Amino acid sequence: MKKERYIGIMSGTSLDGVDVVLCAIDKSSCDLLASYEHPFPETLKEEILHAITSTVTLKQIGELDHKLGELFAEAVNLLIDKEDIDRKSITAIGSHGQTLWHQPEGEHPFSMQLGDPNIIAARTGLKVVADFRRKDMALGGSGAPFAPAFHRFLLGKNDVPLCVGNIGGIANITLLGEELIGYDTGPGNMLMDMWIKKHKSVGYDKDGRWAREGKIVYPLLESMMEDAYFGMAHPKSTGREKFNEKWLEDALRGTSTGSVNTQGTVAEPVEAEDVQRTLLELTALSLSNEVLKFNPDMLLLCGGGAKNGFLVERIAALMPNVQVGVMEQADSLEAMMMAWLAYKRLHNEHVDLKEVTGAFQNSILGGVYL
Ligand SMILES: Nc1ncnc2c1ncn2[C@@H]1O[C@H](COP(=O)(O)OP(=O)(O)OP(=O)(O)O)[C@@H](O)[C@H]1O
Ligand SMILES: CC(=O)N[C@H]1[C@@H]2OC[C@@H](O2)[C@@H](O)[C@@H]1O[C@H](C)C(=O)O
Repeated sequence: MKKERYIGIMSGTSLDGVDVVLCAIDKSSCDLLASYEHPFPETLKEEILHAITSTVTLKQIGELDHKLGELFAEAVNLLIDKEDIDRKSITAIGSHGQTLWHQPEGEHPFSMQLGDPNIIAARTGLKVVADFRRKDMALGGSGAPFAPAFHRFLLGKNDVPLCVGNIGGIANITLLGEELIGYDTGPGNMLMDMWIKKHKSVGYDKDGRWAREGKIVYPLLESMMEDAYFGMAHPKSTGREKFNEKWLEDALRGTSTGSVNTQGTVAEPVEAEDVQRTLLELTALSLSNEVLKFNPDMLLLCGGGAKNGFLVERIAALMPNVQVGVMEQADSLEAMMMAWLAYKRLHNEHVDLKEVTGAFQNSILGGVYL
């Protein structure tokens, strides 16, 4: 059967850029044909961060939805122009939207992704599939992560236990064994990005160079690892509404005022690079703790964090018996997943996620915007 061409758009929790890909997809494969990363305007990033951490009006939310829709359409049109793609050759676009709030727990769970798909459809002239998470939540699921289903599609079932670790703003793992298991392990790059932005005015710590200059502040690490999220059983998913600047400030405050570690000694003053180093260790430790529960032979890393050599080094050091590698197309996988989810929707196929998200049944995900 001939492969169909889909565009996938992903704007993740890191807010570092909009990833757009063109893929050729059929029942058994998803090939990456082209990709483009569209810069995220700094002012829009600030507005989103403000909306997540402060009180916002309905007007501001509506305008953000509009602006993000425009941004996503612009990113798609630039990919199309850059690669000289014939629009008629594209079946549809799959768009994740920008997560503003993800609340899988409580009496009224919901997940909010903005970036009006109607605007994307109008400005690109293409069919758009969006709103993937809410059906899973309506069926009692956590609404995330979805990557495990795509990892299984790409890598299949495995005789030897294989684990995939996706380190974006938030980190999540997939265990590809007989059963499909996957969940968010906690912060990925998000806290490290936030801390270096505050102290060095750069977007991220390239290759973990700044973190390398610091030393681990164990009382801080221990107090952060005490967060209830790390002890929760899966299915579970999380986001910026939890692991944010306030969360880190609370932990720092506890460390400097409490100033006693588990050995009973008084904590030393905390330097900025020590905090960066500790945040890197938090990501490595919270991820490796979870991976080790499943005793896999191999861990394949993807997402932006897989490019942080020091982080990869620390993850490998924390699991000496697991072979640690980096996946092909590590940067584009989430956008490829959006293209694949659009393909699944238009073929009316269920996405098999209930083991991962805890939904009571698998379902067809996404709404279609013509
Ligand atoms: N060379 C590098 N060194 C260190 N960190 C890097 C490097 N390249 C990318 N990163 C990190 O990866 C992040 C982007 O990762 P990614 O694109 O996977 O995030 P995302 O799509 O927003 O995440 P999510 O999976 O949470 O939706 C950057 O913000 C940065 O922290
Ligand atoms: C609600 C939401 O947007 N979650 C994202 C985020 O980024 C990583 C992690 O947290 C994961 O749960 C999810 O994204 C990927 C694409 C997923 O669904 O697998």
